[in-house]
Amino acid sequence: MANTVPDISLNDGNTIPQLGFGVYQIEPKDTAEAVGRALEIGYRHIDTAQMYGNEAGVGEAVRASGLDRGEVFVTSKLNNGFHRPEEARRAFESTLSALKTDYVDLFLIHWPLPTRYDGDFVSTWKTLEEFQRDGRARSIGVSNFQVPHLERLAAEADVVPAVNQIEVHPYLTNEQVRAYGSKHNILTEAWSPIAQGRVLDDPTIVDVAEQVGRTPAQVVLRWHVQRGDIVFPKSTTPKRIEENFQIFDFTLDDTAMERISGLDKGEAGRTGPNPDEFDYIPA
Ligand SMILES: NC(=O)C1=CN([C@@H]2O[C@H](COP(=O)(O)OP(=O)(O)OC[C@H]3O[C@@H](n4cnc5c(N)ncnc54)[C@H](OP(=O)(O)O)[C@@H]3O)[C@@H](O)[C@H]2O)C=CC1
Ligand SMILES: O=C1CO[C@H](CO)[C@@H](O)[C@@H]1O
Repeated sequence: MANTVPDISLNDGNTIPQLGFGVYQIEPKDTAEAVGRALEIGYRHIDTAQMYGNEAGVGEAVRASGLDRGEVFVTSKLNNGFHRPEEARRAFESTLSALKTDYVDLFLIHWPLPTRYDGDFVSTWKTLEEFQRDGRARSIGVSNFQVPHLERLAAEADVVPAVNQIEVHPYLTNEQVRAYGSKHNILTEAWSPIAQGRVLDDPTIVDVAEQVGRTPAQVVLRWHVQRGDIVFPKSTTPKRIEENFQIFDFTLDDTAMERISGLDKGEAGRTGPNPDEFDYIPA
C-alpha cells in the first residue's frame, strides 16, 4: 500500500492535503529547518499562526525547498487582539509580508473570543470574506468555534467556513462540534492530534499499536484520518517527523477504531483552553 497523502475537498472547491505539519512551539530560529525537513519528507501542508511568531521561517523554508508555491498548502491564523476589521486587515498584511507570499491557502480566525469585542466575531469573519474575494486567502475558516458560534455565522454571514480547527484526540473526541461540521460541510481540523504526547502511553493505544505493528503516534494519527479529519502533528525530532508521515500505508479495523474512540473523557480530556471562556490577548 503506497503512502500517499489524500487531498480532501473543501466546500469552496479548493483541496487540502489531509496530513500537514504543525509549527506551534517551534522557535522562530528553528522553524525554517524543521519545515524544510518536513517538505523533504513529503509534507505539503504547513499550519502556522501569527501567534506562533514563526511565519517568516515557514515562508523561508517553502522558498528554499525548490517547490513551486502552488505545491505547498500554507495556513495561518488571525491573532487574538486583531478582531476589529481595520486591525484584521493590517494583521493579514503582516502575515503575507512575513511569509513573503502574495496569498495564503487558508486563513482562520484563531479564537472566537466570545467575551471580548462584545462577542463580535461576525464582523471579523466578514473581513476574512474580503480577503477571500480579493484572492489573498484562497480559503477561509475558523478555529476553536463551538456550535453556537458556528450557528451565529450561519445566521449572520454569507460564506460558510471551509474548516473549523478544534482540539481533537482520543481523550477529547469532540463529537458534537465535529457532527455540526459534517452536517454543514465544514471540515474538521484536529489540533494537538496526539494531545502533545499525552495519549501515547495509554494502554489501549499501546495495545492497538502492538497489534498492527505501528507506533502509538501512527495509530492515533491513523484513527484521525480514518474519521475524515485533517491533522498536522508537530515535531522537531527528525525521526518522528518521518514516523508521523507514514500513516497512509495501513488501516485500523472497526474494533480498533472503536476502542480508541472509547477513550474519550469529554471536557476532562481537554488539554488546551475552553473556547467558551478563553479571552487571552497576547501583550
Ligand atoms: N488552533 C489552535 O488553537 C491550535 C492549533 N494547534 C496546531 O496543531 C499543531 C499540532 O498540535 P501540538 O499542540 O503541536 O501538539 P501535537 O499533538 O502535534 O504534539 C506535539 C508533541 O508531541 C511530540 N511528538 C510528535 N510526534 C511524536 C511521535 N511520533 N512520538 C512521540 N512524540 C511525538 C512532539 O515532540 P518533539 O517536537 O520534541 O518531537 C511534541 O512535544 C500545532 O503545531 C499547531 O499547528 C495546536 C494548538 C492549538
Ligand atoms: O494555537 C495555539 C497553541 O496553543 C495555545 C495554548 O493552548 C493556544 O492558545 C493557541 O491557540
